[in-house]
Amino acid sequence: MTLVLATTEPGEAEIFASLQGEGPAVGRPSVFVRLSRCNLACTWCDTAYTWRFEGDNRPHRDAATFDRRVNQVSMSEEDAAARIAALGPERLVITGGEPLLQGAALARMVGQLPAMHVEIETNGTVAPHPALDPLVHQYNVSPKLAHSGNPAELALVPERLAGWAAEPRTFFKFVVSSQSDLAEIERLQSDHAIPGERLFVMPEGTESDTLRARSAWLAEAALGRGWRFTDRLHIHLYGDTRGT
Ligand SMILES: C[S@@+](CC[C@H](N)C(=O)[O-])C[C@H]1O[C@@H](n2cnc3c(N)ncnc32)[C@H](O)[C@@H]1O
Ligand SMILES: Nc1nc2[nH]cc(C(=O)O)c2c(=O)[nH]1
Ligand code: SF4
Ligand SMILES: [Mg+2]
Repeated sequence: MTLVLATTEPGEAEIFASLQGEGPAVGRPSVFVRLSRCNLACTWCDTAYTWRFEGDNRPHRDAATFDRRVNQVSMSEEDAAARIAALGPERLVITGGEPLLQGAALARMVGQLPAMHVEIETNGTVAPHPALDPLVHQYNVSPKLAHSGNPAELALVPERLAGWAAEPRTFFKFVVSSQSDLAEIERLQSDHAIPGERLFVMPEGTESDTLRARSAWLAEAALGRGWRFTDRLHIHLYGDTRGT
């Protein structure tokens, strides 16, 4: 069996060491593994190359220039585990694309690792595979609001959101572009009784200047509502670069 991974360049699987740039574990040295494919198509997705491959025709802003051929690579779970273990940090962040689409293969990969803290970055639409779930320490769930351009019936499934809200390993991380997104988060928080302690807001942006401009009012909004705020440290450190 194999995992389908994203690539940093043709044929090179996106497995790398970096500081966790977002959420409750920000600043912690971690190994990242980025999987290919997604079931959503956010207009502002910073890793759209994970779902831009031959055979996938979802619309995207870079449709005219994007090379679809070079963005995925298959690897055995065993080889992926060996690459992860060799990098050093004892924390693993599994992201994508949407990693929970490959839950069974991920369970086999994590099962071959030495003991590590395992975080999953997910859009929250897919239930964790029963073999993977016991191996996970933290879920960073990022439900997609209306400004993401996804149909709400795909992006915000009430039963799934209720499941995540009831799961103590979950931290919600809402991407925010404008002040009008805040009412949607308030509604979701109240519908699912999400404690502020487990609710992060994060500015949308792939450039430091954009993040700073949005952080100015978003940090205030978080303070006023008892929410947590996270910047995107990796963008400030490395820009919008694959494998960082
Ligand atoms: C690329 S996604 C992969 C995991 C999963 N598909 C998801 O959306 O959570 C990783 C994180 O980056 C966030 N993200 C993607 N593009 C972004 C952007 N332009 N600005 C801010 N956050 C972004 C997502 O919301 C998610 O929290
Ligand atoms: N350094 C760093 N931190 C991250 N936290 C979440 C990321 C992601 O793309 O899921 C990410 C990423 O791509 N890089
Ligand atoms: S759900 Fe995540 S990977 Fe998928 S398009 Fe949205 S931000 Fe990108
Ligand atoms: Mg990222």
